[in-house]
Amino acid sequence: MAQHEQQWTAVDEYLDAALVGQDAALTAALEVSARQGLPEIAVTATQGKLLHLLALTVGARRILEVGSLGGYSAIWLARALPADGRLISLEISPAHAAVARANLHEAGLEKVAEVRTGRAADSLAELVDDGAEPFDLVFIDADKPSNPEYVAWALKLTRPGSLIIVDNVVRGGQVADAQSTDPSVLGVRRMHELIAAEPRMEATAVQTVGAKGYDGFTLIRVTG
Ligand SMILES: C[S@@+](CC[C@H](N)C(=O)[O-])C[C@H]1O[C@@H](n2cnc3c(N)ncnc32)[C@H](O)[C@@H]1O
Ligand SMILES: [Mg+2]
Repeated sequence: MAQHEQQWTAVDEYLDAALVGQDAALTAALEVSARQGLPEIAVTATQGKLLHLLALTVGARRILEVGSLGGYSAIWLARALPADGRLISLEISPAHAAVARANLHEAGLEKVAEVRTGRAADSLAELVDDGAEPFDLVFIDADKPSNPEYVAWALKLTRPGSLIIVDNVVRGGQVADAQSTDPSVLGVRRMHELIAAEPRMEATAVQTVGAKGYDGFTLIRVTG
C-alpha cells in the first residue's frame, strides 16, 4: 500500500474510534459478508455514518438504495428511519440479497427494510409503474455504467427537496480523464452531463480519501 493510502487508512481508523465507535450489528454484517465471499466494496464506517446523518437531516421516511451488497450501507440508512419508515434496496445478485436480508434481520431492521432481487433497472421501472410514493433519499451504488439511467429513474421516484447520493464518482481520479474509455468512468461522466442539463436537479460532488482509497460522492438536490 502506498504511503498516502496507509495514512488515509490510519486517519479512518482514528475517525472511527473518535466519532463512529464500534457497533455489533455493523461489525457482524461485514464479518458475515466476508465469510460468504462478498467483495469488500461496502462504504466505510465514516461514510456509512455520513449517509445515516444525511438521512436524519433530511428527515427521510422513505429511502431507496440501488446496490445492496451485504446490506452494510442499508443498515446505516435504515437506522435513520422512523418506526413507520421504509427502505427498499435493489440487488441483482440473489446471493448478495440473501446476505443483505440476513444482516438487516440481525440488525433488527426487517420491519422497515426490504431487499428486492433483480436488475435494478427492472425494479425501478416496477416502482414507477406501481406509483410508488416518492422517496426522500436515494443512494445509488451499483453498476456504475448504468448511473445515468439510475439518476433518471431516481428523478421520477423523488419529489422536490429529495436528496440523491451517488457513490464512487471519482474512481481514483479517472473521472477527470475526458479520453477515458472505462465504462464506469463514462457512466459517471454521462451522469454528470445529464444532471447539468436537468433543470430539476442541483448538484455538487465531494472527493473522499480513506480506507477504501480515493473516490467521492455526487450529491443531488431535486428542485422541481
Ligand atoms: C458497491 S456494491 C454495494 C455496496 C453497498 N451499497 C454498501 O455500501 O454496503 C454494488 C452492488 O450492486 C449490485 N449490482 C450490480 N449491478 C446491478 C444491477 N444491474 N442491478 C442491481 N444491483 C446491481 C452488485 O451485485 C453489488 O452487490
Ligand atoms: Mg460504493
